[in-house]
Amino acid sequence: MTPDLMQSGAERLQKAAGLRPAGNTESGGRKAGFSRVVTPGEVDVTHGRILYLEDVHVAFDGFKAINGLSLDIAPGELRCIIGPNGAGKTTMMDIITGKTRPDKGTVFFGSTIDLLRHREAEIATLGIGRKFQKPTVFEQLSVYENLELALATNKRVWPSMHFRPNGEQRDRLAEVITTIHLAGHVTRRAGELSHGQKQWLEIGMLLMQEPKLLLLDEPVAGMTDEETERTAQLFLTLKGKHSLMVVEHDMAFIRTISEKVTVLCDGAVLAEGTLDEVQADERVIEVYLGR
Ligand SMILES: Nc1ncnc2c1ncn2[C@@H]1O[C@H](COP(=O)(O)OP(=O)(O)OP(=O)(O)O)[C@@H](O)[C@H]1O
Repeated sequence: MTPDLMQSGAERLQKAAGLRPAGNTESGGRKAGFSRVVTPGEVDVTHGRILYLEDVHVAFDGFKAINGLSLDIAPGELRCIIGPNGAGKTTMMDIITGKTRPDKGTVFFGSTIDLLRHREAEIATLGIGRKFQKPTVFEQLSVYENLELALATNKRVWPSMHFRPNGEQRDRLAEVITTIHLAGHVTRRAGELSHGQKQWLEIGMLLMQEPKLLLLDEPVAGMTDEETERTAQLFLTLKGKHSLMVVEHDMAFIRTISEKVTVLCDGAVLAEGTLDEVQADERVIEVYLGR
């Protein structure tokens, strides 16, 4: 299911039910009420990389936003990306998801899927899920209905509003509900949830689509300390089953979840290593941590 199909489905549903998605519509101006749809597919990770970028360049009106960026992520890895404002973190995610086309470089999903040969809508079907900063859920629907909707989208079964999950799908729904810490809230309207709970719900909606790689942009911004802690637990649960790329500024959160941290600056990797290693790096202190 492509984002375009998802959008048309979401629009049909909204029209039928008089619903309006809440939150932003940063995903390329599409109006679908939740983050991009992904469909599971075969991704060849036999070479130990689920994502591979090499010498990627993008300039906007002559300004080099991405300037020789190379990095790779292992299957099941939870990679944190940090860096000062304007370092190119969002642009990097835009390139991976096909929203921005680089001027030069290599971008592979697994060892066989050349993402630069695919359009944004196609990339979304390959198993790459992206979560934007603000939660975007159908506030008028219950937690369960939001997840059901994401499942319906994934399973290409959107004939009407009368989709009913089968036994296996109900098991999957139950599993995701537990994973995202919303077991006690399934019948609540999404609009009644706290900010953190909405974020988890949207992550759950992505999980219903079984992504191989999740790109998460500042997931704990605006969360309480307790929500942040629970989000850390959630990500640690997801690690291994999924690969995660997390852009975040909250260093305490990063310390809880990270193994390897990549520091971006001026559109390229400035440093990479454990959080302790990058925090001790003079160049990182100068451009980011020492601010
Ligand atoms: N479409 C665009 N047109 C022109 N300049 C752009 C465009 N997109 C990004 N830029 C510029 O490219 C640079 C990198 O931006 P980007 O948003 O990727 O940085 P970032 O690391 O995500 O920053 P932040 O932490 O503030 O979100 C910035 O200087 C930004 O102004």
